[in-house]
Amino acid sequence: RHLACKYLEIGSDLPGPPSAIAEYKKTEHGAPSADATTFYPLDLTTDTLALKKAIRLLEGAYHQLSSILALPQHTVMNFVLNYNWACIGVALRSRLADVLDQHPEGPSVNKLAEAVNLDKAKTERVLRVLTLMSCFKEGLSLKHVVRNARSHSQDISQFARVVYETMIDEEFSRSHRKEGMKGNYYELIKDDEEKRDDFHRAMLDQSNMMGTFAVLHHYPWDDISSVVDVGSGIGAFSPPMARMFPHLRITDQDLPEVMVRAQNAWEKNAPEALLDGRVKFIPINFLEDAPVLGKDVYYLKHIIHNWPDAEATTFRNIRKAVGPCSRVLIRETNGLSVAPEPMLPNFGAGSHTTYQTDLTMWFALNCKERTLEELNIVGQGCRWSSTLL
Ligand SMILES: C[S@@+](CC[C@H](N)C(=O)[O-])C[C@H]1O[C@@H](n2cnc3c(N)ncnc32)[C@H](O)[C@@H]1O
Repeated sequence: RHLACKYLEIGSDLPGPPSAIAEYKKTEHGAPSADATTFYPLDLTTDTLALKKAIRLLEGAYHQLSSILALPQHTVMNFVLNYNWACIGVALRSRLADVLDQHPEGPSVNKLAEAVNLDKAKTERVLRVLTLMSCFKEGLSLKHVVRNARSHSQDISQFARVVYETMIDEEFSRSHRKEGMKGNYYELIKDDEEKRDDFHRAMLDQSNMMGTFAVLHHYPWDDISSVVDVGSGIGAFSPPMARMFPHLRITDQDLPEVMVRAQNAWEKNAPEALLDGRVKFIPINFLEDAPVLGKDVYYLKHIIHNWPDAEATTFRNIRKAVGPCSRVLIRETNGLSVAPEPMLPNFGAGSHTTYQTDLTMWFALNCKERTLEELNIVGQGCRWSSTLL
């Protein structure tokens, strides 16, 4: 209790978003608001780093405390008895959330099951689990369903199911990747327009969740004039940057098909930057070509983790583009800080997303999230000199 209070105090100091305690008092059932936008700022450029740190401490602390009190079997069974992904899969595939959205008053389970053509008793069981985990609130729907929950529950779980086989049998690993799963996740979604659309939109959804915009507050953008977003996707990072720093000339670079999607997304999300001509979209295959030449910053967000060490050295192409004062900024999913006593040094369950994302990269692409040292090795292979910020 003492730890929890301490950490909630940290939450209450946060600038911008309402404090955890104040938010908690507002809720009727002591459960968090089902609508994520009431807690998270609508303005995506707000620095959510402090909030993310408070959540990491809370999640780490409550898991650590309960595992001290509980029998070890209890902890292990909690870990294994986890079909949340399957339940989310049911909600997504049956479009339950869409029906809930059309009935803000909250339909009965019977009405809901009828609307999505599913068995009532079974629907109730699935919803019970999702409500327990705060994915749905009784009577309300979760508006902000993270799109890549679908890819995890439907596609990446296929790879995860056979992870042991791939670890004990190299031949299985190869044939599984070659035939059963069409190689890797990107190959799996290659010919599926809906899944590719989901993937790129999921990158947008994830950005705020992962504290991506913190760098907008912690790098001296005022001192530079040009940025290349290498592997930009449809614009998970650069539109908020364009809004916050109107002096920056931004170049988004990604595969040709993605650039078309990116222009459509910018038209919707940041049309003013397009009108000013501050943003350029230049297709690239970065495995073969260098990005545009001589810009101040080359920003790579969640790019290197898609490539095994041997292939990551292709990023040495960036070396051909940089000028004498250029910087390469890399954003990946890894935690560099050490938790305070008495927590586990790696924040325990507070680092859930980091370590699970590492497994996602393994299962889906045979790659990994790298530690700082491992990133430095990639950097050396690319002949970058590195400085930790
Ligand atoms: C994990 S996403 C990250 C997107 C974006 N940076 C973000 O953080 O939201 C990886 C991106 O790399 C792009 N990509 C993959 N292979 C590429 C290649 N050979 N050349 C250019 N872009 C590529 C993909 O299209 C995708 O948008």
